[in-house]
Amino acid sequence: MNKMFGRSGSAMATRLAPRFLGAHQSIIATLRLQRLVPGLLRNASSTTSESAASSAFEQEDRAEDADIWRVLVMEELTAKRAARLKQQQLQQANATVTEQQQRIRNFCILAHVDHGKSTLADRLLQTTKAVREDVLARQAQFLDDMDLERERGITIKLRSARMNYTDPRTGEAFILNLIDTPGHVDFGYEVSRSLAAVEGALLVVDASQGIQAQTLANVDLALKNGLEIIPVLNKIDLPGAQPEKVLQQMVDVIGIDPTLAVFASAKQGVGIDEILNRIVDFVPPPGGAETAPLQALVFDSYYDVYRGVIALIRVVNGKVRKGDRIKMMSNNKEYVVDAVGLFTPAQVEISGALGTGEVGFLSANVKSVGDAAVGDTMTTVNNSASCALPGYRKNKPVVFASMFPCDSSGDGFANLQVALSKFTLSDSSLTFEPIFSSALGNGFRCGFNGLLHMDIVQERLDREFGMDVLLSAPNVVYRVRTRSGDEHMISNPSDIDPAGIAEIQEPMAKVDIIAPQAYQGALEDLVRNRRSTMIDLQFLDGNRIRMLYRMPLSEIISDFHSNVLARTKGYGSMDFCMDGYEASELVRVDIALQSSIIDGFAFIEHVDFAASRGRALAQRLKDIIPRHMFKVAIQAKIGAKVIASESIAPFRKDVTAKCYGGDITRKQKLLKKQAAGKKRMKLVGTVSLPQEAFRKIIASD
Ligand SMILES: Nc1nc2c(ncn2[C@@H]2O[C@H](COP(=O)(O)OP(=O)(O)OP(=O)(O)O)[C@@H](O)[C@H]2O)c(=O)[nH]1
Repeated sequence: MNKMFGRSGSAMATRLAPRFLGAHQSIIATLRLQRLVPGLLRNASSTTSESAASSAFEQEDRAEDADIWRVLVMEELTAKRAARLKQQQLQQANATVTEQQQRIRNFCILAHVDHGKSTLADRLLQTTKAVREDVLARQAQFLDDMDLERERGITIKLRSARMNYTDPRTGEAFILNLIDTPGHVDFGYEVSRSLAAVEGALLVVDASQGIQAQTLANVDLALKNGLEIIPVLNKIDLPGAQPEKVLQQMVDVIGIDPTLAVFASAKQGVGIDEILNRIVDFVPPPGGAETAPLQALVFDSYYDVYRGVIALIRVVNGKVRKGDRIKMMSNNKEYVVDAVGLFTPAQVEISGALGTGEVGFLSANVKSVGDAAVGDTMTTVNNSASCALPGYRKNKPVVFASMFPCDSSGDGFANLQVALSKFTLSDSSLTFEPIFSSALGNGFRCGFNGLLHMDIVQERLDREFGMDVLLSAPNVVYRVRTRSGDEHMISNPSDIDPAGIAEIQEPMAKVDIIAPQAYQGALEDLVRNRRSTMIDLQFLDGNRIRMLYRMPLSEIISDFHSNVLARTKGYGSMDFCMDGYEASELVRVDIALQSSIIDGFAFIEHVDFAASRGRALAQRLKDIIPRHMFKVAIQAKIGAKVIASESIAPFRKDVTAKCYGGDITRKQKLLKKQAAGKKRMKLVGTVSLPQEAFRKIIASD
């Protein structure tokens, strides 16, 4: 009876599938029907089931029927899409696409932070034997090779890797070019760069967490770039994983095509073959004409001490090889190519050409990364392309802070300048220009993508260049209209002269928060104090909500993200995008130490919150600034008006007091320890300030 029932269920599904397929494109119904079919089967079974003892079998059958049904529908939809795509590919092939191009698939991996991109990349490298298993066993998250990436478990720089893959179904050989991308909101710039170089994206979603704010942002970017999206429901090995439910969410919220979805566990290697098959079947091969003049898109570049700038390129038309004379289309500077090659993922030089559709690297003795700028087009000097490829979003820093060397000797500033110049060779999203602060001396005004980026830059300067630097409180860029009618963009609060100003406008942002509904109250409480306006509230499923707000960017760059995480016990996620400028009643709050204003401490605040924030900050500084041998006076001021006043009593800390007797080595050890503690301290006038003091300026809670 069981078998009979199973077959009848399958037959019904087969009958239903074409009707359903003809009726709509969306997969929402696929999943709804998936739920409906077992129900239909259940009714049918009630007339035939004779005893309670058979119910266990029936349940098993129902599950089996639902599975068979799903497989049938999914297979049919998938096959239809594959056929359609083949057709398109054949048409393309008849036009310009070469046989070689037909075998290339360029794709990237998109995901919210920690959903498993790098782990999935490892599995793909392993399955395609691009990296030996023992190497991966020693070095998990192979593409995250920067020390900081490993320590923090995050991807900072994008990586590229080429894999050779033979489709086991057909025996056909393919070249798969993978670009791994960072997941954190601060590194969105890197994501946008990689999207311009590929045709498809694996959208990785943690099946135990579901869609997060950045999943939505990534999908948006991928759709704008016309990429084929393959959803990967990862971490299905976790006990809390609900891949079917998350897939339904993706259908409802994103309108994703679930026929392409793969249930996977990157950690355990489940679903990897299926993912590779999906890439081969659904990511379109690159277009472009090999006979056309060279057009190569620079999607990343970095500085190599031996070879100069290495440009990561995607050849869109034509081909390029060693010895070719090329020029950058933005500035017409000419170079001779001294090497082209592939990332296997090791950087391997090739003797032949990088052909149309290929992803690889090129070096041409370019001295500065600015001359091979991201987004630029390379072409050959003879037979040049008539126009450059459409550029993509140029990175614009959203957060600014002043950076000062802790070493206040003359060398400190010069060394920092050299370090920053070298640093930007590998991270062109950092901007810097020299400034002078009356309190903190010579330094640089730096632009970052966000607070995490700022943190990473500070840490890398320390590790890679031995630069101990102090950063002022970060702030956004204000648009200021003067009484004489001029407009200026001001990124340093100290440059705002209240006397001559008619209006200050601040950058606004749209914020997207996704969290379990249980935390709605806590989140509303958080945004209430941030001058926000609610745009929308959506219920994603039984227990998750999506909240959309508009608020000043300055309220987000501070500690907003960490507060969202804290108030949702880590279950919430957020993303934001810029949303123009808006006039606001803003004032500058100054902080004075020993009656001297410290320009690195100045911040811009709405008039309603300025006094309370100034007071809170003075109080916090009192707790952070170490005691000195003299009394330290702290004041918060708006213009000439003092709004808060605190003082730190004098104190002399003799750490060696306990070392009576003659133990000189112990005494030396303690003094060394104390000196290390003074690292990242800046002497301002006569007061030593720790980095922590500057950080506290941005915390609003
Ligand atoms: N249980 C389980 N854990 C996984 C799986 N895939 C990844 N992880 C774990 O999830 C964590 C994050 O994985 P990563 O691969 O670093 O995530 P990512 O998306 O690359 O993170 P970023 O580089 O920060 O954007 C790691 O601890 C992985 O071991 C999986 O399939 N199952």
